[in-house]
This record gives sequence, structure tokens and C-alpha cells, in this order.
Amino acid sequence: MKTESMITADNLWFTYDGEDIPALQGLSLDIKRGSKTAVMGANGSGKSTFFLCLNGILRPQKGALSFCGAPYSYDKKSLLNLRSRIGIVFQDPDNQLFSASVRQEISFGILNLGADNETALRETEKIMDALDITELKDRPTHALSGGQKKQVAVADILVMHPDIVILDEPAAALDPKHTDMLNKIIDQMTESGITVLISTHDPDYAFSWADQIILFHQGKVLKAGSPLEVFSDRPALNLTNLSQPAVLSIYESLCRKKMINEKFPAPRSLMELLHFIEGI
Ligand SMILES: Nc1ncnc2c1ncn2[C@@H]1O[C@H](COP(=O)(O)OP(=O)(O)OP(=O)(O)O)[C@@H](O)[C@H]1O
Repeated sequence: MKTESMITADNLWFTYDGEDIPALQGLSLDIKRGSKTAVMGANGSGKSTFFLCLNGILRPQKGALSFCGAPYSYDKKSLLNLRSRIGIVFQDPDNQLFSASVRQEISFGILNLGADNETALRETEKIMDALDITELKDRPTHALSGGQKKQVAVADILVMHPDIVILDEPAAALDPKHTDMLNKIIDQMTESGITVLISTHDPDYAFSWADQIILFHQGKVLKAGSPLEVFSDRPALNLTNLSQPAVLSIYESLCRKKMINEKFPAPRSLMELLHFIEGI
């Protein structure tokens, strides 16, 4: 049972300069070590703002954030340490990439953390290989496609071996093959004990992958719980513009028609559902 809190947010409030309505309006949540959390909610509900608060780019005007039980500090040294331990892959990779070549880009972070050249090169090659982007190594980052930039942005973060990885809509701009590859990397991350937070609008992926879903609504948490708890709450889904995962809708329909006994646990993926149906 995972019980150690990795991140605790208590009543966070944040308003952007010049705005009247706060982007975060009393947001509280808890992320356990090693957990897989999908953060979901309508456009503008505060997900990206919360992520920027998590790695200290934004500082909430009110409320408290802690990492591994220690309250956030905003001095330069603490922020550098925080950003090496909490890595964000931004929704728009152009906000993240600035080096002359992919290899330089990926090695920059670990060199900055004090690794020697040989280690940085070895780690950079390892992660490029895992993400299938070695052939891009000499290309300038500005000349990459949107999906390639996303992969380099993921490599940028993973190469630093962070404790937490936050992926803001990771599959946006990726083709099915590279979405698949990224999903495998995400699985490897969680298997190696990294805590992963993903912002996604994809209920099927969230339902099959996450062990906790957090629904944001107007800058605070509307509902947090297991995928089944959250995706069974239709009013909460309606408020946050989300649909039910297809597999859950089919399962509920089969239960209503008494074709599946409700005492079987709900399947998390279409493959699991197929096994159920084949066993009827
Ligand atoms: N740089 C900014 N300046 C002013 N307002 C901003 C800025 N960034 C976001 N906002 C506002 O803050 C609120 C929360 O936005 P945020 O980007 O955190 O939402 P989100 O849930 O990540 O949305 P999406 O699903 O569209 O990515 C929105 O009302 C948005 O317009």
C-alpha cells in the first residue's frame, strides 16, 4: 500500500497578473509516492497552472505546498533542487527546447546538475535510444516536427532521473506509433518507482492507466478517487466535459442487461472486457 505523501497541496490560490478570476481557487490534493495520477478537467480548469506551481515556476499567493513532507522554499538553490526532482514535460514543447542540437538539448540538464561529460553523453544516448530519437541527435531543436519536439522534451526530463514526472497532455501531437512508445516509457517510469502525473483529456487512457483520477473544476478539485469511482460519477463528468471510458459504458450496459454479473470487477481495458465476454 502506497501511503507516503510525495506532494501535498493545501488550499492553493493563484491569480495571474492582470486577471480578475483566480486560476486556482482553494486547490487541495495529495499525491502518494509511486502513484499514477491522471489530472483531468475542462479547458481552463487550472491543470497547467497547478503543474507550474508544483515545480516552482509559479508561486501560489495563498496556501501551502509540500514535497516529501517539507514545505516549498523559493530560494535559488531550493528551486534548482526541486526542478531536478520534479520534471515537467510542457504541453507546448517550444517552451522547453532551446539548444542547437538534440544531443546538446538532452545533455544540458544533467550537465547543469554536475554530471561529467562522459556520464552526460552515456545517459543522453541511453534515453535517445529508449525513445527512438537517436537519428535526430544532430538536428537543431527548432527544426523538428511537433511530435519530435515532444519526444525530445520527454527525454530532457527523463535523463535527470527525477522522482516525479509531470506530463502535460503528453500524447498531443504524437502519431499512434510514438504514442505507444511514450506509453511504454511511462509504464517503465512507474515500474521503476517514479511518481507520474499526467494531464489528459482521454478517458480511455486515464481509466486503463491511472490508479488515481483527480478532476479539476474552476481551479479546485471536484473529485478525486479510483478510476472506477470517478468515472462512475456522471454529474462530475458532465461538469468537467468528460465522457465515460468506452469500456466502462459497455460494461455497465452488459450489467444492466444481466449479461455480466456486477460482482465481477469492472474491466480496465478493451482486452479485459473481451476476456469477460469470452467467458460468458
Ligand atoms: N499566462 C496566463 N496569463 C493569464 N491567464 C492565464 C495564463 N495562463 C492561464 N491563464 C488562465 O488561467 C486559467 C487556468 O488555465 P490553465 O492553463 O491552468 O488551465 P488548464 O486546465 O491547463 O487548461 P487546458 O486543458 O486548456 O490546457 C484559465 O482561465 C486561463 O485562461
